[in-house]
Amino acid sequence: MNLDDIRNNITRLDQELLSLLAQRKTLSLDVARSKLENPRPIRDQEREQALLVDLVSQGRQLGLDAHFVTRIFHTIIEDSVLSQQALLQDLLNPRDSVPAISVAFLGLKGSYSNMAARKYLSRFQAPLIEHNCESFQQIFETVESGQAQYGILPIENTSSGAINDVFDLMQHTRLSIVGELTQPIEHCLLVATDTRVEQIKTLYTHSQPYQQCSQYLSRLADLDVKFCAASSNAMEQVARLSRPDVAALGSADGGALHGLVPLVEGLANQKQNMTRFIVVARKPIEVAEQIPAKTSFIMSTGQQSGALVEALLVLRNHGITMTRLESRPIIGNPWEEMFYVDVAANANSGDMQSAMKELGNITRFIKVMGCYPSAEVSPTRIPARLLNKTQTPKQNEPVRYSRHYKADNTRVQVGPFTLGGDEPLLIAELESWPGSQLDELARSIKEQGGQVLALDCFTDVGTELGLDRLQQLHATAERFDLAAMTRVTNAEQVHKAAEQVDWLLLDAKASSNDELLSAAGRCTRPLLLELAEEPEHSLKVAQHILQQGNQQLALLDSQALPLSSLLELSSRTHLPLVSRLSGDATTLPRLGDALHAAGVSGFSIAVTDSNRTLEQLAQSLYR
Ligand SMILES: C=C(O[C@@H]1C=C(C(=O)O)C=C[C@H]1O)C(=O)O
Repeated sequence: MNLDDIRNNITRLDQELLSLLAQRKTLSLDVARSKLENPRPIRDQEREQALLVDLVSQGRQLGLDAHFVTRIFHTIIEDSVLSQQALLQDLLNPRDSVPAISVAFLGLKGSYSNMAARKYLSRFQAPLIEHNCESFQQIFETVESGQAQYGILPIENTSSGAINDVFDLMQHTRLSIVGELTQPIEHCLLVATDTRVEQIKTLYTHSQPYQQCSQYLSRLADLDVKFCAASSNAMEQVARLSRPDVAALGSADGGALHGLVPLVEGLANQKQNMTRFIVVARKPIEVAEQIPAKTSFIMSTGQQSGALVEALLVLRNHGITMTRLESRPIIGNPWEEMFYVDVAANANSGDMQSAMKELGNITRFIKVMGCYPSAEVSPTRIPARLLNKTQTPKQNEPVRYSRHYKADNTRVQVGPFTLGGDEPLLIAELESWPGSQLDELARSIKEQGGQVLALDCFTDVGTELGLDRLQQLHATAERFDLAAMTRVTNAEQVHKAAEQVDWLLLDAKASSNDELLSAAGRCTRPLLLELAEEPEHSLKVAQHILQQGNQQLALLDSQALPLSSLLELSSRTHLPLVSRLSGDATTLPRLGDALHAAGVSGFSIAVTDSNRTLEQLAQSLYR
């Protein structure tokens, strides 16, 4: 077959794929109708999981890898769920039959708001009338006066945070929130003609994308920057000039509307750059019970102590999850705040109705801004235990932790320090979050001879605070030239911690969490696995981790195993051993010496602001 023939075959297959996808979508809408007749939730993650497990297994037999298959089907299922939800919403909220949909947004053709408007309204499959607005205020006015049916407003951005002006305008509007969507912000260098980056001499841009891409732009020499009122103006200008020495910053899709093409993509300093938009309209909508809803409301509570807490407790008592809380000053009432609350609940549900009634009694002001379908369709994950079942078992898989597999001791590189080398490694554990004392303690640990600072960032706190602590731990460890370690108890924590700390601790309970072990086994940071009561069991866990790829694994004895057990362990495995020591300043150093002689390569010890046991241990070990 020559190239043309092969390409013709590919084209034919792609057409078949498209027609199959369209058929699948039709069936999925039939499913939605049947769910309406026999009411049940649109989303059925058990069914999705069963589908994915089968598809991954069949894909493997066809030579397609699991990641590829799941990624494609996550996208297909997301579209299927969103289409089903849109169908239900349309049936519940019939629209006036107008020939076109009108929408107001900030900026001109090609702005990020314009792209968000197009994406959101594409579901109605009707011609779009676009109202370009110069301010958020003008968007509200255009919808309030009936010139446009919908308004699209950015409300928060992952790098710059809440967009306060929009919150302030929401306080006074009669409009309702009827939808939300999240749009990735992907800045590109857009050009009108065939050119190279080195040829670009003038850049047209709005100041915000310019700041968000500062790192990339600082590498371009002698760039003449011309600031424009909006990205869309910048694009218009570059399209008009149509010269090889000018470029604009903006999205690839937006640029395409002006006939521009991206020369370089992904320019933002922060790679995960996303904006959440809300959609406002004159009439509120209802959300079908079968789909996940969000409700946004605003309230002010008065300034008596505990007033906000009391209000939030009402939500908790009704089992309502809050997804966002924002506060803004009330204009004209100094020091009073208006709270903006998003909850994952349908405003019509029994729980929400009673919660709002109770809140009405304890707040000074409360108003529902709207209830709308939640736009997030979180992908269904296949648990590792099922994923592994779909794998054809390998024959004679080597026992990776054993001395037969590897005779020499493994050396684990923890930041700048080595575990399993000649010198023992000293880990100082802080037992609770020390707050502002962190730097002081780190300084003392460093002085006493400690090398690793171990501190739980995630225990008993929410994700956001956990991430904040992680950053503080990272910064402090770096400042005092210590390595940092933290405990991880789920896969998400593994991903986050791997970005910030040098060593991840898996406690003995981790052995029952397949997803956690697989994530840890696939990450590239060293791991410390706490031995279970039965060390044999932990070796199986170690095998599972090593099979996933991560070979930087050490074992932690925190139950003071007898010397004989430790010796036996180190005769069976090349993985370095760490002992958690406790005791007083006189016995500790001797214990440390003995264990080191028996092959233990690291010690972990609890440090407080008053004890200096670490120093005594260090002096004895490094004598
Ligand atoms: C189509 C259905 O609805 C949803 C979409 C699915 C899909 O596209 O495969 C699967 C399960 C549901 O979350 C269904 O329930 O079968």
